[in-house]
Amino acid sequence: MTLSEDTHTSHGASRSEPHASSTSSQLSSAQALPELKTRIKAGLRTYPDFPKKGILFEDIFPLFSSHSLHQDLIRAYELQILESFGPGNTPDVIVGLDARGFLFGPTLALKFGAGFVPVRKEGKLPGRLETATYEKEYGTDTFAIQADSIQPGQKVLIVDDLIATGGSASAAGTLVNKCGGTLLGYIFIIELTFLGGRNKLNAPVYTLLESQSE
Ligand SMILES: O=P(O)(O)OC[C@H]1O[C@H](OP(=O)(O)OP(=O)(O)O)[C@H](O)[C@@H]1O
Ligand SMILES: Nc1ncnc2[nH]cnc12
Repeated sequence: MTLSEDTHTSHGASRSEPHASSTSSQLSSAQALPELKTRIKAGLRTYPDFPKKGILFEDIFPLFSSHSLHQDLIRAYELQILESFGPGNTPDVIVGLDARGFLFGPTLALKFGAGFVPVRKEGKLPGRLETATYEKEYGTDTFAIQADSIQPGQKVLIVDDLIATGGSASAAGTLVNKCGGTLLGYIFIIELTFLGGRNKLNAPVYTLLESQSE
């Protein structure tokens, strides 16, 4: 067993019980979202001092190793997007951030009849690019987007798993603007509220869960 396996903590309830996602899909959004969020929160794991000392790492992968939690996550995102932007104002394009935004961005694009566009780490995309360098909670990176992947005026929603300092999301917003997209907003699973990352963003921010603790 590795040190991180040994020291991990779960956010709450048992992770092994199967969930009845179909029950939630029959409920209205107002009823279903809190129930979905509770299950998602219980499915997350935290690891102290990863990838660096002092960082409490929020691991979202248990949400994908369970079929029912994966369904819950996609349904929660769907309901949150509809509630936040309204059924008449859904995105034309979902932009997902490298790498964890790629896990659910394409699925959400299919749900909303939208396109999916990746924002990738530097050196991975061919063609004419827009780029932006940024700082995040545990390092510095450069993001790139293919310059012609968004048409001017298209409504864009940026999706990622987590907002910490907001550096990654802010850089992605800059890239969408450089391409001429209209940024509807951002949506995340978790917000590390103590870092105040949403204050860096110039469009509405929605999150399924908040983590207050440092
Ligand atoms: O708000 P910030 O301080 O910018 O941090 C948030 C970003 O950090 C993580 O990605 P990471 O760059 O670690 O890449 P990964 O998805 O490849 O693990 C996370 O998935 C966000 O994209
Ligand atoms: N604390 C954290 N946990 C998981 N991903 C992160 N990305 C930036 N900060 C993070």
